[in-house]
Amino acid sequence: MNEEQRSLLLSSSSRFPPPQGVKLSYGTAGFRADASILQSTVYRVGILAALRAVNTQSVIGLMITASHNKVSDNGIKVADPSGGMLSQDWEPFADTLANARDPEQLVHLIAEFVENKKIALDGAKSVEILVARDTRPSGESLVEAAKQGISSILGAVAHDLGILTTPQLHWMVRARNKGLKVSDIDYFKQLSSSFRCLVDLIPGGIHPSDVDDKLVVDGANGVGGEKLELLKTMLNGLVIETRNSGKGGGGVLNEGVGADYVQKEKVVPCSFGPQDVGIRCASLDGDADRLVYFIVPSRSSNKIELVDGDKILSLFAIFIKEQLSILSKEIDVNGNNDYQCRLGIVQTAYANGASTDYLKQLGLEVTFTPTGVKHLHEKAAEYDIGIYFEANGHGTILFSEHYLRWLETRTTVLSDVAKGSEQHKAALRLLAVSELINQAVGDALSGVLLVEAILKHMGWSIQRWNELYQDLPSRQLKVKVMDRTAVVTENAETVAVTPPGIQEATNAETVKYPRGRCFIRPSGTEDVIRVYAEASTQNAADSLANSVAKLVDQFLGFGSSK
Ligand SMILES: CC(=O)N[C@H]1[C@@H](OP(=O)(O)O)O[C@H](CO)[C@@H](O)[C@@H]1O
Ligand SMILES: [Mg+2]
Repeated sequence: MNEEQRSLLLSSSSRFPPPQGVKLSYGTAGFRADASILQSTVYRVGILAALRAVNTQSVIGLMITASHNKVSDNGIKVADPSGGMLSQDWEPFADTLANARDPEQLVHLIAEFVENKKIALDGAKSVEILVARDTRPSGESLVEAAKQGISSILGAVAHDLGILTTPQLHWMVRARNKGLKVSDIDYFKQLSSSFRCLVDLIPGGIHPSDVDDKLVVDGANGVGGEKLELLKTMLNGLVIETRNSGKGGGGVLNEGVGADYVQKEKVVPCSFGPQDVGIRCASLDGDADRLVYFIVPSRSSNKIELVDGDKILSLFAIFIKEQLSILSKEIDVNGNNDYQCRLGIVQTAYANGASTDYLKQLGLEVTFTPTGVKHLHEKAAEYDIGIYFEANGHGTILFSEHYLRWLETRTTVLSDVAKGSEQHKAALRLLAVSELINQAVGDALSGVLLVEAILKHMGWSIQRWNELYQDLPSRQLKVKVMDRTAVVTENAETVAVTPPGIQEATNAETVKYPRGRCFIRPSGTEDVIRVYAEASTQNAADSLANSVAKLVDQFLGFGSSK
């Protein structure tokens, strides 16, 4: 590292002292904490993003958000050149950087890292980092801290994109690295035109629906509601009413609203109620990367029927499978369909067991990864078409470059020899899905449009969709413990290997319940151990979760001696 670089880093880092007595970790989805202690972390992640940009000679993204957390929290995560999450082999460096105690140690760590990675910090080539934030009030000053970090690396230039959803930022990083234009309008244009394409390809036109054709969306009082208001002005054939759009000071971000609240509490969000019985409703989370649907079944209760990420995944899987099977019919016609698409489904242990059974019974290949989109995404990318979802509504469909090229060629051939045929339409639909659904990361806005297009295609109401299978009753609990890292898991988090004996004790509880399934794991975003239980009745799921939560407390709680 040259002297100019060293002194630049020393002087800027002295303006961002780290918080005392706090250990920060990159976690499941970047750093998250109370916004008041994040200045130094965000500044340092700015440095990391700049180093990553120099190292990859590509555009990198920085998103300032704490997603579904309370409004006083904030956070930061890095988007890699592909638009996906930061490469996991850089996470340990992110942790050490965030926890460096003073400017000297910080500069020493950076010098050591750039030498190991052979990153040339001479500023010879300029690199760009796209920075965006959600609607949290703390975002503005944190963006400034990020910019200070970025400009502390010679040659790195920050480009402030203002307020965006997390998936928009990821989408823009990906697009920029492909040499495309990136703005709100470019993103909305791609979504609305591919949506239109799918609707135009519906056999026999749009089916009349037996329910109100309106969709009502809860925007979590966050950025998603705001962006959806813009997007819907560009859509034809879809009526969307947005509530909790965060405008006019109506409500607080994520407070009694949003996908996380709706999924965990299973009650209507604020400003929804008896007037919505039977209507198709959806909820976004605070940074609009999660999506769940729900139905208000009765006027007399605030309980909802949740149509979660697993059901969205199932809907997508049915549609894709149908298009693939239409496309492969060609084999019989002219024998020259030279490629069998590998379709894969990726879930986590939190997926409802009934969804997994359903998907397997459709003949689909289902695999499991640990929690966190970074894991699911990586696995889904191994297939020609990989569909991944977390039960909480975060997911997308990935198309491999190889398969897309094949599909494009196929579509061209079909448009010459069989224009307007079923096969041709199926190929066009698959291409439209690949344009509509965000290829960088799970995206609630593009997810809404794909769900809506598929429901129209099928002629299904939300009730019909919800009846694909019936969820097994489940319960999720959190337990505060002394040290959550004491729990180490394997087999996609379904088996706790430490502390010794805890898995055996969990198994002994689980076998008492018909269709019982239960696992524990340390959260990557909160200081808790999560307990998930499933069983044939709600009482049984509650009771299993409660007994295992007690076990966790006995083994690891504040009163434990182990
Ligand atoms: C059970 C659960 O919902 N876990 C969430 C939560 O992770 P934890 O590591 O469980 O805290 O936040 C992640 C980031 O948003 C999300 O990817 C994940 O699904
Ligand atoms: Mg989110």
